[in-house]
Formats: sequence, C-alpha cells, structure tokens
Amino acid sequence: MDKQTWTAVDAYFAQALMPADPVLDAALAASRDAALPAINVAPNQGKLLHLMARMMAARNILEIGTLAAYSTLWLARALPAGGRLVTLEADPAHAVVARANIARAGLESVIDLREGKALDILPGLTGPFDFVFIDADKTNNVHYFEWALKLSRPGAVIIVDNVVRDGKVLDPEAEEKVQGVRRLAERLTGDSRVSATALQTVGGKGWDGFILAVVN
Ligand SMILES: C[S@@+](CC[C@H](N)C(=O)[O-])C[C@H]1O[C@@H](n2cnc3c(N)ncnc32)[C@H](O)[C@@H]1O
Ligand SMILES: [Mg+2]
Repeated sequence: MDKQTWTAVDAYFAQALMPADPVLDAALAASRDAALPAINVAPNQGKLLHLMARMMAARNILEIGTLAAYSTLWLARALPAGGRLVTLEADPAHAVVARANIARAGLESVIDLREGKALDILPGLTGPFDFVFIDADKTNNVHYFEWALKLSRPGAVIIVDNVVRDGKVLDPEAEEKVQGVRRLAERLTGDSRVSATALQTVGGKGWDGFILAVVN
C-alpha cells in the first residue's frame, strides 16, 4: 500500500460518508487562496473529531492551533445549543482567514478565537473543558497537555494530533517537533492522571496519528 492508495480510499469514503459541504469546502478553499499551509486535518479526521465530541456530549471545547478554523468548524458543529469553543492561534494571518471562515459558517457566537501564543493565553482561560484538541507547535506539547489537564474535568477527552510523522517518532535524534511528541509520550508513561492510547492513521495526509487521553 502507498500514499496514492490511501488517498483513493480516503476519497472513496469521503464521497460515501462526507458529502460536499459548502461551508467546510469554502473554508478549505479560503485557506488555499490565502496560501496557508495545508496542515489542517483531513475531512475524515475532522468528522472523527466531530463524532467524538458528540459521543461525549461535549459542551465546552478547547482547541490549541486554529489555522483556518477547519477542524474548529467540525468541532463547533458538534456542540449543543449554549455550547462554546475556544480556539487559540498565534499567527495573525491565519487568524484573519479563520475569522472569515467562522463568520461564513455563522458560528461567531459559538467560537471564541483568541489570537496570541497559546502559552500566554491558557493561564487566563476558565474551564472546565470537556474536550481538548491540541494541534499547534508540537515542541510545546507537554506544556499544552499540562494546561489541558488543568482546564479539564474528570472524564474529559484530550486529543494530541500528529504524533507519528511517518514513523519519525521512533527516532531519538529526530527534529525538535518530533522531540515534542516523544517528551509527551515519556511524560504520559505511568501518569495516573490520565488513561491514554495512540492510534496510527494513513490517508491523503500520509502516515500519522494521534494520542487520545481520558482524564481520570
Ligand atoms: C497544524 S495547524 C492547526 C490545524 C487546525 N487545527 C486544523 O486541523 O484545521 C497549527 C496552527 O498552530 C498555530 N501555532 C503555532 N504555534 C502556536 C502557538 N505558540 N500558539 C498558538 N498557535 C500556534 C500555527 O500558526 C498554525 O496555524
Ligand atoms: Mg494536525
């Protein structure tokens, strides 16, 4: 199996299970038009986040790393009336595109986009959150995870994206962003505050994966 086949399988299921969606498709188009990096979750991963948030009836969601708000929109759509989503983005150019995408989706009253470095914003947030999606600069994964724990309720779910990176996670000499994942995995070893696993994924975005943790 190669990336071409994984991509074709993604397309097959996307057609079957995730029909064209004008708001989400426009968000991706706006991201492309603004020349933002194509590092958003794939549609099937976005829907997985959406379904997980629904499965646990999340009312309060925190996202670290907005980009163009593609994953943000998937997550916000899982919220019941009165729910809220706080998303953090450091790059002003990304935030401009994200705000436009959020407005087009009609979700301005639900999504609270905070601009700035996540580690500056997190201490001022009020929890508890039911669901946290960590998908920003990977080097700070351990710090983001600690904040996610502080701001979450028991039973909350924390997802950390991009933890496999074509298998580079196995390399103790790998680049710094991979070290950020390895530091997190080491921190979680024997950590009684959470119960965690990691899943590998393949698809149009290549070979990657995520850590899923439930707060004890
Ligand atoms: C992988 S992208 C997020 C993708 C998005 N979650 C999605 O799937 O559609 C990572 C984002 O984190 C932002 N970022 C990087 N460092 C950050 C920091 N220190 N604080 C907040 N955001 C940061 C980047 O500018 C980028 O937009
Ligand atoms: Mg990601």
